[in-house]
Amino acid sequence: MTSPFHPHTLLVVAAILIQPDGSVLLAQRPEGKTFAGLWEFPGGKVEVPESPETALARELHEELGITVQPDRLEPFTFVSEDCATFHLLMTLYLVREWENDPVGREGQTLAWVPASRLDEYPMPKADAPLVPRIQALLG
Ligand SMILES: Nc1nc2c([nH]c(=O)n2[C@@H]2O[C@H](COP(=O)(O)OP(=O)(O)OP(=O)(O)O)[C@@H](O)[C@H]2O)c(=O)[nH]1
Repeated sequence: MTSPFHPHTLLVVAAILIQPDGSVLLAQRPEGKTFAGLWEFPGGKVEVPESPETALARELHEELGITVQPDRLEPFTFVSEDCATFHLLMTLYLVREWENDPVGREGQTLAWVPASRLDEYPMPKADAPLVPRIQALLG
């Protein structure tokens, strides 16, 4: 049967963690990874047989040591971007509740950033449309 997806479409899930003061969490990709030094929203690839929500809960635990409830993740928006060797489809969720304080468990530097200052942090090209949407949401 023909897949409804392009064979090279990579499904990625990512979280916009929001503190009560409106700041959001960015993680800086460590040396040795593609896009090292750029800032991104924590998350990663969906693996078979995960749902996007369970994949994001797993990634947030692996990367940040936090626990989130998959059914409390709030769908926000997505980006669809041609990359060199694949097509990125990244769905983003708003996360306002989690257990434990986030720590960079994979060598990432973390930063809580007011929405108004997000454009000071260099991000992968696919993330550019997200900044004005988050600023519109959080003011
Ligand atoms: N988590 C996350 N990934 C992003 C963002 N923007 C963006 O282009 N990506 C891309 O989406 C993919 C995420 O998968 P990943 O985090 O598992 O990728 P990775 O390079 O760490 O791969 P690896 O875990 O296999 O080493 C990467 O190609 C990454 O560059 C973002 O804001 N957050």
